[in-house]
Amino acid sequence: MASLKYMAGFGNEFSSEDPSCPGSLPKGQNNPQICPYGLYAEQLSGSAFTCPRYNNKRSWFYRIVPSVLHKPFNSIPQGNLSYNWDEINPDPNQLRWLPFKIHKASEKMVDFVTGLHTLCGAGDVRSRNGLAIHIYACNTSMENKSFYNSDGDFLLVPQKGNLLITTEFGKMLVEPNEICVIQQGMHFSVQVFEETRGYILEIFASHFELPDLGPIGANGLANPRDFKVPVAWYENRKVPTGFTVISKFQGKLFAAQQAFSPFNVVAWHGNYTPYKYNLQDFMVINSVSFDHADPSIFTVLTAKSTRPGVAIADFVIFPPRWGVADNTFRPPYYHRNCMSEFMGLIKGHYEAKEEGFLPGGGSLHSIMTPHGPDAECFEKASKADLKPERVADKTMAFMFESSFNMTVTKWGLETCNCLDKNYSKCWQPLKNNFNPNWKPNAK
Ligand SMILES: O=C(O)Cc1cc(O)ccc1O
Ligand SMILES: [Fe+2]
Repeated sequence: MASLKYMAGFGNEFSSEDPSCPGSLPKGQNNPQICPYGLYAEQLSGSAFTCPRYNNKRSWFYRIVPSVLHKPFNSIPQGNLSYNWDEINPDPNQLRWLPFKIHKASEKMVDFVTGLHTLCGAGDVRSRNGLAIHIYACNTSMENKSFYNSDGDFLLVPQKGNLLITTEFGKMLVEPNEICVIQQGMHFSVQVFEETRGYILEIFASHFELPDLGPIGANGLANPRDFKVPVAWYENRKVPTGFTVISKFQGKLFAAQQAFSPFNVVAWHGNYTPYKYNLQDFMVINSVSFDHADPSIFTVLTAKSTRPGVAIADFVIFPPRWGVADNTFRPPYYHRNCMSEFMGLIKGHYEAKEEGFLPGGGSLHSIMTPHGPDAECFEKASKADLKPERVADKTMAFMFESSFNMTVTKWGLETCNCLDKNYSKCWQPLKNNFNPNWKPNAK
């Protein structure tokens, strides 16, 4: 793949012209009476017109024909995509999934859209508050087909296989260990090269932001300059057989036909864009004295709710780092949380569960459901020689942490057929080590 160009920065005011059409971006105004090259101007709003400046988001497209030039939308089947949280009873148990299955192309051709499976979620796409977690598993590229989400933003976490994503803003190649965000309303089409799988965090209310750094200072965690935004790229391609534009609207899929490619934006400017980020660029901060810090120190992106400090969802990673804390049980502590924790594994092993939690699988520890290291991890870490050591080398686990109380879909509990029925057994060997005769200075 010839290397693609990107612009750097998080939420900047970007401008980009396809190099074949210099001057295609109108100078000094958004709506000239006639746009350069005979293009149409079109605004994509990502926030209410009246939002305060710090979170007002919009971009301007200069495109060959406007998006409105399509035939009417009709309802289409939506496979395992669901926003019905009452399909099945809620389940407070600790849940773990073996790697989610991907069809072989020889069995069944599945593209990114037909390969969307909703695992869990909460809230409502109509009142626009909440989230959904989906698994994508596909083996075929979207041909003459694009998708946009009217309901919210997608954060994509590829686990297997590269995604070449064509968007109205240009192209992005997103590889496992990178993530990308495609925000509400942005048309995109996904090309894949093998059996491909990953995780999606969808939020309905707000957009993702970088977390505040507080006393950390001006630098660290995910630095704004490491976010990459595509450069303008267009095709003036007629599709007489019909190009299918799919909209996810109120949780349902609709398709409209048009006679041309929607990737017809010659130039654009604005601060409402898709973007990608390489998780290797994360600057890790952690305890260098004692005790296990809360995982919020590993937050890459946050989608804030209106309650101060409470996220609709945080995207948190557990990246390779040094463990140096003295006199400390270094793995995660046992805990019960007022937030829901969905975890996935991109590669390697997760420190609290060396066995059983596999790349491409997942786990859900719901609100107030107790969890923590498995018995094997407890035994090992309680006796470990506390030398400085690499933690999570060649590993990347992540967590979608949410203040919403999510329910699992029928697909997640039954149809996917990869729920690990033995998960809770990993804690059963935990022993009662209580010694009532213990003395403070005894060895
Ligand atoms: O449950 C988990 O494995 C995630 C997690 C990790 C950690 O280091 C502290 C708290 C927490 O929920
Ligand atoms: Fe946890």
